[in-house]
Order: sequence, then structure tokens, then C-alpha cells
Amino acid sequence: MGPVIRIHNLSKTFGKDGAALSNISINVDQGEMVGLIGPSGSGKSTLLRHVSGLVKGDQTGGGVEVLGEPLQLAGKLSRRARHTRARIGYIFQQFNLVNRLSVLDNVLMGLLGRVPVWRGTLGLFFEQEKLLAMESLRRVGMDDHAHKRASCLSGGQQQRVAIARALTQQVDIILADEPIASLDPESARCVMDILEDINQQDGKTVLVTLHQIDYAHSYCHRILALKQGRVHYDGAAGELTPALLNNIYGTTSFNNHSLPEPRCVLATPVEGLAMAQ
Ligand SMILES: Nc1ncnc2c1ncn2[C@@H]1O[C@H](COP(=O)(O)OP(=O)(O)OP(=O)(O)O)[C@@H](O)[C@H]1O
Repeated sequence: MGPVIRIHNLSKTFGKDGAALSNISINVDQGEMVGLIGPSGSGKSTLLRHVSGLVKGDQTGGGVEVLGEPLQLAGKLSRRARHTRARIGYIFQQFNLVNRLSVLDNVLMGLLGRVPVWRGTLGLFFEQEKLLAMESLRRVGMDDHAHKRASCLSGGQQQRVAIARALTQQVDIILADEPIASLDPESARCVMDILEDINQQDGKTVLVTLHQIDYAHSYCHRILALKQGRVHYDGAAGELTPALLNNIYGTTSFNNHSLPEPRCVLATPVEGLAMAQ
């Protein structure tokens, strides 16, 4: 199977602010867990939103294909974009749960793209669908909380429920935009463990933006670093040196003690493992 995400010559300019993304070309294969890093404003969230079809690129050309189907090209979404988007789960920094609904009802919302609109609107789900939602909650260790209101949960618990919603949606790809940015270290580790488990056990492709380099380094097989809207590094976590990081972040604070050992290594090296010129 070819890449499940194929981004080619993608650029994005917001108004007169200059390019947020400049001529990005990246392939991501099925089953990869890729960490997207880079300084604030380098374009990480913008890139993720293009892959999910939430934002359209410039009309000058370039586009995104997902799961072998065109998602967008030259600033236009494809006619089948809605269908493709149903196969992508999006995890937000702020969880995006409906606070007044129960945990289970939030997770069942992952099925909205798959059930008739009238059933989804009325919240009528079959027993089998509820079992699927409960199994997803069990997977993230939240089944005991199924009947609580979402607003009663801690941030880390809410993020686990958001992941259970994506599991119930039965997605092929998970895009996670700073999923641990507002969590304490223990909750952050738990959320990253769950994403890693889904990646390794289910073979789901995970593309995750992270500010915490140590988490990106230890959990992700491959690191993509953006700087000023361009790909600055694309390679194995183990090849990411303090010198590269200092260059990417424009700092001198990374040293040999900053990075933990990667928990996994790339099965096959990415072509052109080197910092872009
Ligand atoms: N909707 C928008 N309208 C105008 N400019 C935008 C919009 N979204 C993003 N930008 C700009 O695009 C650039 C990239 O922003 P983006 O949020 O993708 O960066 P980021 O790397 O995710 O940053 P952070 O790590 O702080 O979240 C920034 O200069 C930002 O101001």
C-alpha cells in the first residue's frame, strides 16, 4: 500500500500575513507514528488542518490525498472530501467534548458520520453501537465513567474520552493537535501511551503535533520539524541531535541530556534523512 497521507506542493497564505505553509511535500505511510514539531507559529496546526480538510490550501496548486483519494487540490475540496474525512479522527488540545452530555453519549457521537442523520439527531443508537462505544471506553480505561457528565472529568480523562470517540468512529488515521499541551506529566504520558497502543496494536496511522520534544522523541518513530512554514527536518527520532533542535528552535538550550532514548526505531529509514537546506 502507498502512503495514506500524501501532501504535494502545498502552500497556504493567510491574507497579507505571508506564507503559513510554503511548498510542503510529505508522504506518511500506513502505521507510522509521526511527531510534528517546530516553534510556535511554524505551521504545525495549519498543516494538520489541511490534512483533515478543515482548511483549504492556496489556489496556486498543490494538494492533499488521504487514503488514496484526493482530499483537496489547488484550494478546492474534492467532492468526496466528506467521505474521506469520516475516516480521519481529529484530537484537539481542548478535547472538544460536549460538557452537558454523558461520557458515553460523547463517544457515540463518533458514529454520527455512519448512522442516518435522523437517528444521530435523536440520539438513537443500537445496542451493538453502544457496545462498540463501551469497548472504546474500556480501551482507554474510561468505561467506569461512561455515565458521568463529561464536565465532571479531569483534562486527562477528557482527552482519553476524545480518543475513545475517534476509536468509535473507526478511523484509519488519527490527527492529534497538541493533545497533551494542557495536561500534567502523568496524564500526558497516559494519553501518549494510548496513542502509541492504537498505533502499534491496531496499525492506525498517527500524526501528532507536540511542543514537548522529549515526548515526540520517545514516542514517535519519525519526526517532522517545521520552521517558518517549511519542512526543516524529516527523519528518525534517533537521528535528531541537540544541534538540529537548536537550529530548528533558534536556541542553544538543547544538549545531550535533553533527549531520552527513543522507545522505537524506524523499520525502514525515511529517504533523505537530513535537515533541509
Ligand atoms: N486562521 C488564520 N488566520 C490568519 N493567520 C493564521 C490563521 N491560522 C494560522 N495563522 C498563522 O499561520 C501561522 C502558522 O500558525 P499555526 O497555528 O499553524 O502554527 P503552530 O506551529 O501550530 O503554532 P503553535 O505551536 O503556537 O500552535 C502563524 O503565523 C499564524 O498566525
